[in-house]
Amino acid sequence: MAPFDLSSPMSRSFHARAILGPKLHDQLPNLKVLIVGAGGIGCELLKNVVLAGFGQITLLDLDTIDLSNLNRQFLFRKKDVKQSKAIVAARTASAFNPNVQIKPIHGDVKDPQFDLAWFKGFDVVLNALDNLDARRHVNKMCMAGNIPLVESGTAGYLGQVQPLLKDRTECFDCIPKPTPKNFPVCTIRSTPTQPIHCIVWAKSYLMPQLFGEDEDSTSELDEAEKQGENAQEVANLRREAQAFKSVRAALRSKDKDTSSSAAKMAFQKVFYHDILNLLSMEDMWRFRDKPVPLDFNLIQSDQFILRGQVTSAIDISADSIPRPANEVRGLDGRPNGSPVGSNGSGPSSSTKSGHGLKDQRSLTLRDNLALFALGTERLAARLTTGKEETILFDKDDDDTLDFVTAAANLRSAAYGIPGKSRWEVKEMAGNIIPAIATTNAIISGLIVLQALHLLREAFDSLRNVHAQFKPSAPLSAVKLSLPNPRCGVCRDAYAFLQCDPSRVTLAEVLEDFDDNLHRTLESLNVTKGKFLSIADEDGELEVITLPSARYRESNHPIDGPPMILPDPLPEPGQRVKSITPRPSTPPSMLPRIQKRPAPDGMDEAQPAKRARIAASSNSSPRTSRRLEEDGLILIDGDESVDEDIVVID
Ligand SMILES: Nc1ncnc2c1ncn2[C@@H]1O[C@H](COP(=O)(O)OP(=O)(O)OP(=O)(O)O)[C@@H](O)[C@H]1O
Ligand SMILES: [Zn+2]
Repeated sequence: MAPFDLSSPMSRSFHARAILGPKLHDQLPNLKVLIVGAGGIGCELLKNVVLAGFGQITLLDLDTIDLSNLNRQFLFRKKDVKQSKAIVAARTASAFNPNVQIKPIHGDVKDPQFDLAWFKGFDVVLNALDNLDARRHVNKMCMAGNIPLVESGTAGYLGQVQPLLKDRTECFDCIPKPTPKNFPVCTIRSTPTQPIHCIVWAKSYLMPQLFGEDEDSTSELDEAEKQGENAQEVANLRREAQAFKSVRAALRSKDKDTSSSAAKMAFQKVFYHDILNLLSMEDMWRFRDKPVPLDFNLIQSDQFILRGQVTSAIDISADSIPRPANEVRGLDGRPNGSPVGSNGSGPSSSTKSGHGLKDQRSLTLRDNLALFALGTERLAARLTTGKEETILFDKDDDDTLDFVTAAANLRSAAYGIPGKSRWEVKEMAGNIIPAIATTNAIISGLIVLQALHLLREAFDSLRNVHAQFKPSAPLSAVKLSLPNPRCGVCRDAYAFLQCDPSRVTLAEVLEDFDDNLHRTLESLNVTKGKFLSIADEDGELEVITLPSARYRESNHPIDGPPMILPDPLPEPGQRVKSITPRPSTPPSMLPRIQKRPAPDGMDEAQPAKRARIAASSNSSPRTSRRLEEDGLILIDGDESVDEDIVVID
């Protein structure tokens, strides 16, 4: 029998056909599937989708291949490093099945070109993403377009697959998510007690202050003051922030003498003067151990004495740092992998790029000083050569990792907190949970299963599936729940609004609104790919959300009417007032698939009677948060448009 005879056991699709049944199997070559993300899950998933027989696959990823991806992203080889993930993955996987077409796109799924009309071109969307923002965006697009979506995520041994379909299941945004753990400003900025506090300080405060955009931290400190943090301390932090200006200038100076002393200047500011300054606030140290200002020259010449020990004897890995008697603080409960026993021979071996044991050695105080100077110089050189205007922490950027490691360890030393190896800092600062290829493979198989249920409309078979660290029950499958009636994403009615946003005014869209609403949609930021949400006066009806799109230029004359309203206009349903949703999924343990809180009803605590319109780019977390937390924002007269949400009274 010829191999292309589908009934032949020799045929490549014989088994798939037997499992899926001829009806579904015959559909697959014509189905259009979008895979978003070509990372750990995405590579496995693409392979599965190709082998299952899907014929038209679009693969989208914004990133390029990193060396550290190769251990699990098996469609990539070393020669592919720095190339587009989507393009390389598509090329590799095409060879698995000559009958499929894989279209790679190197781009951000949030780009406006991928608007609702584009999404509507797919029969099913499979997410293989690693961040909430992009997940929410795809969720909203799929809800707006009524496109079946399978969401997924893994974290170490844990994994989750969630099929989503408008009106049938919860959407990704139906269920509240636990608030992420964060630290009070003053703990990070003045009174750290754990290695993680120093790492967060180095990564999220010092690094942006020196190498990030020149922005003041006033609002952060205002907020801290509002939260009731010590006013004197906050005032001190304001002064400290002010003093960064000259260090920033030196780091960017083209003058050789200034730039060569910039690292030392930065050191002296943050590890000497700022600490002295803090010590002058005596009240602060009544019940705490005082930090010790660090002396650049003395550390460099091995003469610095820290809590009774000279520099060369100080190995600042966990527990080896001299600390006040009877003190048990400082350990963060994590196992410390740093082998003790560095000889203070400078940072040369530990600053080399790459991974492995070198990264795991502990560093002496002098090592850290040298690493700090080196990291700072390298980063400053990147700024002065004009290659980059700002540099932010990236765990895969060796210069930033060196800088953060050294800065965190120096601060730890000053505060009597154990230090961490470069490896540990990478793990902690990058919030890395080691990715496990097997989990990705299991989850990717489950994604395809759920996608097939969605495609053959076997809704009773749909399940939320969790891979869990439980040998007796490695997988748990939970039936799906109905949408949260108060969800601000999937309970909205959506209708397609074709228009020229530079010409259409809100008043034209909503005839019965006040006549001061003659702003164009464009000026309200409702452009292609954005959404216009309309809520009724009393909040009794569901919100109507209009995803806006430009005309197809070819078929619409420039002087034609500036918009074509959808016909028929959608009917908003009655808004349901019950509050508690019943989650179908247990609160997820996966940080990658956490959910945002369900939006608070717009029908509560609103000022009397008014109609509201929210124009929003559908995706930014800020948008969602603002919509949820603030309800809808009012704008009257000339009030400027706040980023991407506007609400009109
Ligand atoms: N907005 C987006 N548009 C397109 N692709 C995205 C977007 N956000 C994330 N991705 C892609 O999703 C993929 C997620 O894969 P994964 O979690 O394996 O991440 P990774 O960056 O490859 O690995 P790691 O984070 O573990 O180093 C990445 O390839 C990433 O580029
Ligand atoms: Zn929802």
